[in-house]
Amino acid sequence: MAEESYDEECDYLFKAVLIGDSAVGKSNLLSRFSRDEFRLDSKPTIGVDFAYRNVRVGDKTIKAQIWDTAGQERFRAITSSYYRGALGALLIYDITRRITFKNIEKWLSELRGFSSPETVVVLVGNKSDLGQSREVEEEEGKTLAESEGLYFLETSALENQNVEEAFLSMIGRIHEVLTQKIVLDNRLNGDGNNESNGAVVPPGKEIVNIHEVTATRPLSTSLSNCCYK
Ligand SMILES: Nc1nc2c(ncn2[C@@H]2O[C@H](COP(=O)(O)OP(=O)(O)OP(=O)(O)O)[C@@H](O)[C@H]2O)c(=O)[nH]1
Repeated sequence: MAEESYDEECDYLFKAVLIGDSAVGKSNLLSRFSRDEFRLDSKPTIGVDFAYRNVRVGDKTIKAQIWDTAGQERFRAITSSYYRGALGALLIYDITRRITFKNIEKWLSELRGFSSPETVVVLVGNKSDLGQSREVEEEEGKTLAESEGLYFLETSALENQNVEEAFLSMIGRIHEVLTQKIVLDNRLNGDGNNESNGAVVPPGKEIVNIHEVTATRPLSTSLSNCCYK
């Protein structure tokens, strides 16, 4: 990778990872976010894949580099380098398969073992379009997220529900951690009505409203366009 390269297209490059059991929808969430594509017949990921999308937070441009790997142990090769440098993670289960929710604790413990304590983690219950086959209630996801200090959303990669919200909220939070700017976000863990989401904004801190967090397409595939600060 062109680790030293720099251009004026972006102010920051963020790495984030997707984790969770096989077939929970990691690859489709990523293709929905990066290219607005979905595949019903997608094959299990072998090794590691990644995609980019440029995101605006306030007046800054962030190149979000999202890594996707196999949920199946036998297709995973490089655990420690997969997590290295990750500032955020989407921890994904399938609301129609309870086992994938039970395994969240295992994924979280692996993530915490390899990443920094500041890593922003969003718990995602995917396939919300399959409500009739639901095995995990939304409330259970919320409760787990609260007890582990995570953000939480249910998504559908198929119907494109909450996919932008999940990725953009994670990226907005990463920006907040790095810059100490407060990102006001009433879409995660909140009732959506409270503009400030109860956030206590310390004096002197700059505020970026979540509505200023927007992403642009098309997907940038050129590694030489990466920038590091
Ligand atoms: N109904 C529905 N199906 C989905 C959704 N997201 C993914 N799928 C389907 O679930 C299956 C697995 O999706 P993938 O995106 O390949 O899952 P993965 O987590 O990347 O799987 P691994 O690469 O094996 O780790 C595919 O058949 C997808 O079409 C969703 O939101 N709703």
